[in-house]
Formats: sequence, structure tokens, C-alpha cells
Amino acid sequence: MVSVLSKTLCFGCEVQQVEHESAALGGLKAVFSVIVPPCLRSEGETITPLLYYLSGLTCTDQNFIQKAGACRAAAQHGVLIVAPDTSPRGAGVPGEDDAYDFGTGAGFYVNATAEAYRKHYRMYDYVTRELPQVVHEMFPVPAAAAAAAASSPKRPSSIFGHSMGGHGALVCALRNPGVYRSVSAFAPIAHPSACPWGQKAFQGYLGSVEAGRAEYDATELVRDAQRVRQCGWDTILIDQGAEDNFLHAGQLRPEDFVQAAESAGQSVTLRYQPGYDHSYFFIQTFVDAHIAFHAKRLHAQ
Ligand SMILES: N[C@@H](CCC(=O)N[C@@H](CS)C(=O)NCC(=O)O)C(=O)O
Repeated sequence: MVSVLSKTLCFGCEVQQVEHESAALGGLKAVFSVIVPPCLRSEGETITPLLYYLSGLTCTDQNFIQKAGACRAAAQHGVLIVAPDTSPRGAGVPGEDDAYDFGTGAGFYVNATAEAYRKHYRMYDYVTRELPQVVHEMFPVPAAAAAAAASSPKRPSSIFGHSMGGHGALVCALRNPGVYRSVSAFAPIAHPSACPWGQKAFQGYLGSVEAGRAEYDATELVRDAQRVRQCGWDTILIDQGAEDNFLHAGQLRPEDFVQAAESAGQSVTLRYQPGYDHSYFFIQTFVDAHIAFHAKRLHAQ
């Protein structure tokens, strides 16, 4: 059962905040937001595609909704955008609220295996399994469009994200070839097993950095030539602020990702944006370009 907590109009898009009980997160309430473009409200035979956005450390579903300014492009390109939270809330694990980069607000889009976290901290399953199902039930493909669709009557999907959410987007996409038509990221934590943020998360949620490197590290996943062939993306888009302090602190490591991707034959369009930092001012500046990037691939036949 889904309850709509709020509805607001922006550039013709209906912005809804939604709450539901999440099985993936061990029965806790989960909140996400959606940007519903005008075209979805009058769908005929054309299926409005779906774009997931994953946020970074300390964020809720609201940071992107309130600060990225994505509605104009969502309306223009006819894309339904879904922005989940970044962790379970209220799991009751001792110490989960103590640090900004672990626990609440920092789920890292993994399925935890460590005893204290494994019941609730399952953001990977939440994003890749449960959320798509909830969204599908909220916004079913109209019968006429489903009948006209040559293959699956599902909404074509793509995924993007920022920082920890950029890591999440790359990992969700790379682990599920054929599910996401395209992937892009703003300043992703691109090689988590080789940076302090990722090492802390993998150690805490999975028991070791090694376990994270094997399962949830985009740079390791993209090294696999067979995997990237199955994914079938012409390129992966990454925008990175050149004045991002986390880049200079070695937390992001986009070059490692590019090198690994190139060794597997996967093109990456990595753009350093001079003068930009890690904030939502940077995201707001380039969000239209990312939505256009995905829309082009989502609307292709
Ligand atoms: N609070 C942390 C930084 C956390 C941070 O920069 N979070 C980014 C994602 S990694 C963010 O989007 N913050 C929320 C916002 O800017 O609205 C610090 O002071 O070092």
C-alpha cells in the first residue's frame, strides 16, 4: 500500500512524495519522490520511460527534488523520474546515526551481510527489485501501449546519480545487463574499494573491503568485457567538477573507472567541468544534459 504524502506542480510535472512499507528494508517505511511529466497523464500508445536518480551521502529523496531543478527537462523530454532515499530510516542499529558517511543517509546501495545491518540495510534490492515494482503498480503501462509494445510492456528504464548515488547507479546498471538502457553519473564514487568512503562502507556493511570489491565496485564490474557487451551502452556519461574537494581528496577516482572501462572496450564520456564543486549547484547546471542523454536512449525504438 502506497500513500501519497504530497503533490506539487512544477513546470507541468506533478511532484509527488510517496511512502510505503518496504519488504526489502525489513518492513520499515520507505519514502521516495517522483516527477510525473505531463505526457504520462495523457498516455496513449506511447510509453513514458522511467529514469531513476540515486542521491549521495546525507541526502533524502528531497535533495534532488528541491535542488536539482529537473522538472523542466523531465517535462520537455517526457521522462518519469524516481528519486529514492539513501538508506533505511529507523532501523535501530546502535551507532547508525553517529557518522554522516555510514548508517542512516549512507546505505551505499548494497545488501548488507554484517549481522547488525543485514535485516534493514538492503538498498541494492530496494532500488533494483522492490522500487521498480512499486512504481510499476503506481504507474501501470496503459493497456493500449502495452498491446502496441513489440516486446515487454514495461517502461524502459535508465539510471543516474550523484557521488554515493553515482556509485549506486553504475553498480545497479552494471550488475543488471539489459535492465537499464543507459547510465550516467555526477561525481561518482567510482572506485569505492580504493577510497576511504567506500572502504568504510564495505567493511561495515559487508565485513570486508574485499567483499565490496568483488560485488559492488563499479571499477571492478566494468573491467568485465562480457558484462559490458551485454549492457550494450554506446557510452557512459560522467560529469565531474574540476574543483570538487572530494575529487582532490581521492574519494571519487573517475580515472580508475575510465581505465578499467577502456580495457573492457566500454566507452566513457568523462567531462571535467572547470570551476565546479561537488554541490547541487553543479548538478543543477548539468542535469538537463543528463536527462537529455537518457531521454535520447529511452525514446529510441
Ligand atoms: N557533510 C559532508 C559532505 C556530504 C556531501 O557533500 N553530500 C553530498 C553528496 S556526497 C550531498 O549531496 N549533500 C546534500 C546537499 O548538498 O544537498 C561533509 O561535510 O564532508
